[in-house]
Amino acid sequence: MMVSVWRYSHLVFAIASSIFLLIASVTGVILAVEPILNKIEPYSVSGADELSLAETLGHIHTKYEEVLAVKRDRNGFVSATAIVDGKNDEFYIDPFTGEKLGSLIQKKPFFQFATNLHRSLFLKSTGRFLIGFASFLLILISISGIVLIAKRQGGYKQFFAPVVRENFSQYHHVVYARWTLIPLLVLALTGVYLSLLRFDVIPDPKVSLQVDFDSIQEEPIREYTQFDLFRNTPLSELRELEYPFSEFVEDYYIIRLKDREVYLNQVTGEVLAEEKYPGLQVMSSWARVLHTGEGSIIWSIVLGFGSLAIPFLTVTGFIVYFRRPKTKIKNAYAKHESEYIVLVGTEAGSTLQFAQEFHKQLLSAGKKSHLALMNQYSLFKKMEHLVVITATYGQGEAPASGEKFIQLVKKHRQKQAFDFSVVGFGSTAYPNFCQFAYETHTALEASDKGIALHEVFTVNDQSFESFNNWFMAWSKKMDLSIHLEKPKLLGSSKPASTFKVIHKAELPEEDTFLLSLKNLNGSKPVSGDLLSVVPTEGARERLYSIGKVNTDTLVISIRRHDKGLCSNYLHQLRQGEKLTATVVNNRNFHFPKHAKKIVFIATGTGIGPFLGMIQENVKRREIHLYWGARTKDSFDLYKDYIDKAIREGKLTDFKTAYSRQQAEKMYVQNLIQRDKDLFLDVLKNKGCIMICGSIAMQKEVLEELQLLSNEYLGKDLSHYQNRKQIKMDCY
Ligand SMILES: Cc1cc2nc3c(=O)[nH]c(=O)nc-3n(C[C@H](O)[C@H](O)[C@H](O)COP(=O)(O)O)c2cc1C
Repeated sequence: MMVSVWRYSHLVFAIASSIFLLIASVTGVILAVEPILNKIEPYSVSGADELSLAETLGHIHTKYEEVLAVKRDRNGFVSATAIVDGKNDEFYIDPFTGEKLGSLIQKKPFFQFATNLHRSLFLKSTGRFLIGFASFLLILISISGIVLIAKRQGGYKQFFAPVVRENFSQYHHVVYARWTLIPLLVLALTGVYLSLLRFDVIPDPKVSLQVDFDSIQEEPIREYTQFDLFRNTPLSELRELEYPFSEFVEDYYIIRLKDREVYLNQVTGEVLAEEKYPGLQVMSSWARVLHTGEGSIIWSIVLGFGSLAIPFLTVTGFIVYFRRPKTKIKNAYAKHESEYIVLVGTEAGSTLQFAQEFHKQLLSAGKKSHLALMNQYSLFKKMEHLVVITATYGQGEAPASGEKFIQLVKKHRQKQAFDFSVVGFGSTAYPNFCQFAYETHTALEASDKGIALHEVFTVNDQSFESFNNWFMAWSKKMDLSIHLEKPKLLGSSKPASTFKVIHKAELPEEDTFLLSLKNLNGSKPVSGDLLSVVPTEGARERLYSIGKVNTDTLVISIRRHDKGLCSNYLHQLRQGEKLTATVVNNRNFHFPKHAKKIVFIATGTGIGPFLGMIQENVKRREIHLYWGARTKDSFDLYKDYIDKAIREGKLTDFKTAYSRQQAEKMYVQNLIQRDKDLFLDVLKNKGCIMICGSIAMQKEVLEELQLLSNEYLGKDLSHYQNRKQIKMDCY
């Protein structure tokens, strides 16, 4: 079923029940405290559960003139109802001595208030119904939530695999939902059960024992302590024992044990009647215990956290939903009259923003453009140019609005020839980067009339800059002179910081340079974060990976391009000059906190963030740095940093692959097979491999790692990627 249906249901159920669930959860947290407070009262006597009923009753009788009943509650506290100084009293006792330990715990008014609100909102039957119905919706929310998490994680097997973090609300919503799923489902199921019980939809059958009074024996007379049942039943089995009303033989002991009810002749000790509790009664009793946590501190705490999760999940869930870009599409031209068809595959809506901006620019250039979802692929009579912009979901699968696309391409054969471009939106944090875009491309290529304008173009992490690069190349091919504007939702909301240039090292023959910057104010970046630089007003931003080499100095490594506006702008900065730029958090590419062995793989300026990370290695963990460049000279720029790190024991070794140094070309990916033992060790033992540099290198490196992983570890590489053992930041 389509993800959007599950997501829509999840949302509708949550909206419908949110108020009631919030009340039930807040009161639920309070009520989870009550059984804990009760349980820690000092009325439990160690070892008492092993006493027999005969021993217990014997001890009680030595203390009180007349005993009417003895009970053992779920906390294991034993109480007696007895006549004391001529008055009827009920109190906790020590089963070893019969001694009074204290008065019965009275429900505090605060808990009584919370109980009434929790059960019925003070609205009697109407309130009970509303709360019961909200519990039912909570079951549906939990089920749809399970499906959504499985879809997001790429299958039920990956249910508990690490969650890729996109933003606070999305990440914590998924993580907490997974941890509190069991208590939430138990609370919801038992809540519905107890409501149905209350409204008599589920019957609550009681045992009804029949005594044959004609056959009651008066002999042989035995002391109650000699009764078999009393001698053979431990106190732990008892719920309640009622003494005979009078001394007449027709009155008998009523004993409620954990699993059955028994009537016992008070003179002979013979069992007069006995019956196990019906299944439904046992179930109802379990439902109460599971719902209230009574008698168990641990389960009460679990339920408390379950209840606490409801407000948290409600708030984060609504934030996730309402922050989603809207996906309504309006068109000025119908599909059969448009020469440009722009199809979008989106799930959360951000890809649509890009597609809309693109479509808008086509319209303003006077082109007949029609924008639609991929699932709306059909015959487009006048289509000459098709642009498909699509995200990827799950484990390289289609987003909700593109699920039917490939089938539709096979079904609707266009009559006229058309060219097509596929732009994939994805994230390198996921195992199958832009996989669905590649499948889309293949499907279109296989259709008779489609001619690919270029290979799939990929955009990582919704980078406007990358998208614009594609757009410029595409518009040039189309001979269109148009410009894109950055979609509003993607605007950088972080405040800019000021940096002072403290050093510039340069390798003119390689066109690379290393800028050392001092952060004068604003955000505190860590190595792996990105520095967004906008060289002149209105120009496109450029992102550079940050290496933080000491507390207030960071470096960025830059390749200068002849016509590169930003690289030339940065290049002309002199020592002491100031630069305004924004730090972008790149959480998925930070130095791993726990891995014992780490491998860094970089090409060219991709070494930048690693220069900082090796400085962070104060615990001297094992770090191997693989670096690829054209010639040995390229290394001069970074030599001091690397030598120092090796001297200080912060870098274990540094291995290079120079492509133009020797006759035979050498690339970093070639070193992987050679050093396979190290790579296998890192993957097997929860180490981490970090890759930074060109996308082409990333692809080659991943292929090599995939081979190793299949051949020696019997696992797909995605297994390690899902566990965040492979981190990438390539461009
Ligand atoms: C649950 C989930 C799974 C994803 N799986 C992949 C994936 O397998 N490959 C990939 O390249 N990107 C993946 N992504 C990243 C999205 O494709 C990317 O964030 C995209 O820009 C989202 O576009 P949308 O907002 O239009 O849906 C995934 C994102 C999410 C939330």
